[in-house]
Amino acid sequence: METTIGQPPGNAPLLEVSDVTLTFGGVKALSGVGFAVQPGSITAVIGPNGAGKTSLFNTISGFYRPGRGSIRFKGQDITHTPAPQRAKLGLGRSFQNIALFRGMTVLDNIKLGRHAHLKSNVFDALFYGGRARREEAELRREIEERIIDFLEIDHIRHAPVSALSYGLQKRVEMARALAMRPEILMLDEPVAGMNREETEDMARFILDVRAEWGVTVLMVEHDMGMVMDLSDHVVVLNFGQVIAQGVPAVVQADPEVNRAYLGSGNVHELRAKLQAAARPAQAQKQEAAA
Ligand SMILES: Nc1ncnc2c1ncn2[C@@H]1O[C@H](COP(=O)(O)OP(=O)(O)OP(=O)(O)O)[C@@H](O)[C@H]1O
Repeated sequence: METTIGQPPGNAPLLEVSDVTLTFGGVKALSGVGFAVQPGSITAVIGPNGAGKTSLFNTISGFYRPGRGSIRFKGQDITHTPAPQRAKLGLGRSFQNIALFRGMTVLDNIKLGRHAHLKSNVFDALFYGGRARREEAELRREIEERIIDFLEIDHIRHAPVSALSYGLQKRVEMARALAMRPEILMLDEPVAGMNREETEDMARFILDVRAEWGVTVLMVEHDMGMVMDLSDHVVVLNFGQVIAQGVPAVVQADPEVNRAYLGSGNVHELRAKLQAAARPAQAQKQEAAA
């Protein structure tokens, strides 16, 4: 059947991962992984260290080719589509370990994200005439007026990335991913290594990206409080398999999820955070008032 690129019809998922298997030598990093990301949702992938989260992200964005299974985006099978082409279709991503050009300014790093969509050809760019110049001007305006304002990084636009705090670098990475005009923004551990304030800022930006830009979010994240607060749908991986998925309340109540974290040694932290997240708002208000 022929498929066309465009919005998914009706309530069709924006992204569909079906039965994906990925092997490195003898190691099965992913095994029969399947889940769907609904348009306009925030979906989180969680799991203990080595569960397969990064492998899954790399497979979705096209850096790894699955041995079995398929990935569909906006109804189109993209399993064999090269990574740059996927970015053009609307899959934008950030990386677990920041992948910015550290010697370049914030503005130049962000502009790199936008180049994937420029229509001018190489000769236009070389002679910098007509359409290339107009696109450059449009690009500059869009970056400066929307993304930089939105992410509150106006004061550092000309600063070299190497001079910025970790939290600000993460924000610049998000800006660069947004400059690709993604329909789905894939964030790999967006708050890893951040302090409380930076984490809260990033959580707000993620919610605003969805609300103000209409961008669907798929994230890998270890901060369980943030995952449970923000997500509409949570997918739990362990040893390369989906062991649970659903709304946060369903995942929190799943004994298999607790067992998976017990094996990783993170269970005390997880339990405390799950309990805090599950506590009725009323009880928290009473505590605050006391
Ligand atoms: N390039 C690779 N070559 C060989 N094995 C790999 C490679 N990448 C990942 N693996 C293996 O695949 C499995 C899943 O790793 P992956 O990095 O995807 O897990 P993760 O959930 O992202 O872990 P973490 O939370 O520590 O980042 C692990 O057993 C890992 O050792």
